[in-house]
Amino acid sequence: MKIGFIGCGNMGSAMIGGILKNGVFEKNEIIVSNLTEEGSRRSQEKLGVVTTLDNCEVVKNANIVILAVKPQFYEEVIGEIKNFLTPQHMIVGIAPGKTLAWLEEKCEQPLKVVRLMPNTPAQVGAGMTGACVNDRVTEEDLDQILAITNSFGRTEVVPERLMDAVSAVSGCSPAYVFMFIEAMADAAVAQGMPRKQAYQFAAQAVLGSAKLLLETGMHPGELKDMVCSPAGTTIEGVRILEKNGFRSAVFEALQGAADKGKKM
Ligand SMILES: NC(=O)C1=CN([C@@H]2O[C@H](COP(=O)(O)OP(=O)(O)OC[C@H]3O[C@@H](n4cnc5c(N)ncnc54)[C@H](OP(=O)(O)O)[C@@H]3O)[C@@H](O)[C@H]2O)C=CC1
Ligand SMILES: O=C(O)[C@@H]1CCC=N1
Repeated sequence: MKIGFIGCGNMGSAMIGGILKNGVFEKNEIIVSNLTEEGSRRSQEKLGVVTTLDNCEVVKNANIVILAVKPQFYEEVIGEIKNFLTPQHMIVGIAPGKTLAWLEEKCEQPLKVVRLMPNTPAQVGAGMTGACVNDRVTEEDLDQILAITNSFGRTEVVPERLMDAVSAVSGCSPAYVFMFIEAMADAAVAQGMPRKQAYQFAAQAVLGSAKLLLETGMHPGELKDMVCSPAGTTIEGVRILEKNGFRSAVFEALQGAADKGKKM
């Protein structure tokens, strides 16, 4: 086995989905551990990878070990596995607030350490991942990490000081985007549109807007202005959003998420 996941819930399974789809690793090269038998069965049935309930088995069988448990379990899990870690291992944290230095300190030995902040759109190959590494990680190691993260979307290598910003702007933001889509769909339902259709319209509008911005490279303000006809319908909505503090609410939410990450 070449890559291991300790924990295989929402994020772990999304990452493995991309890795398998793009052939970065074969099923028999991936080992995952779950906490429960039910979780282990789910990983086996859904992904067809090698499964175990023993976290140490993951470390014994894989050089790249991704810690895909919730942040509050990081310390406990590292305590279990640290005696099986070697200088050949790359330990990969994906939790907010768990810094390269913290991970290395808890592992109690000099190690190759990677921090990733992926997001759930990885499930459909449209993820965005921020990555940073410590100085033991070689160019070749980083290429291997990027092959993994690029298999489920795009990746940017950033200085570690930006990881809390990454966490807010792409790790957490899918939740806020889904709230926005839900709210837009509710409004369309209020106007008489069937709910299922309302989700299609709202989601496709968000997808298309993101694609337009990424593909044209235009400023979001300019793209917004292209939609707003003088004395038209859109600018009326813009006025109401501004009156209700839309931008400020988004700003505060991301600031809060980033600040929370710094405290974790
Ligand atoms: N969800 C997201 O959008 C994002 C999450 N992250 C980070 O990813 C990490 C995982 O989050 P997420 O996938 O959402 O969480 P989930 O709750 O979906 O999955 C957690 C997984 O950890 C397993 N687990 C719990 N305790 C242990 C243990 N002691 N040993 C082995 N496995 C254990 C669970 O097993 P079982 O299946 O048996 O219950 C489960 O598979 C977190 O650190 C989070 O901050 C990062 C970016 C985005
Ligand atoms: O809510 C969280 O803490 C995790 C990290 C980014 C997305 N989910």
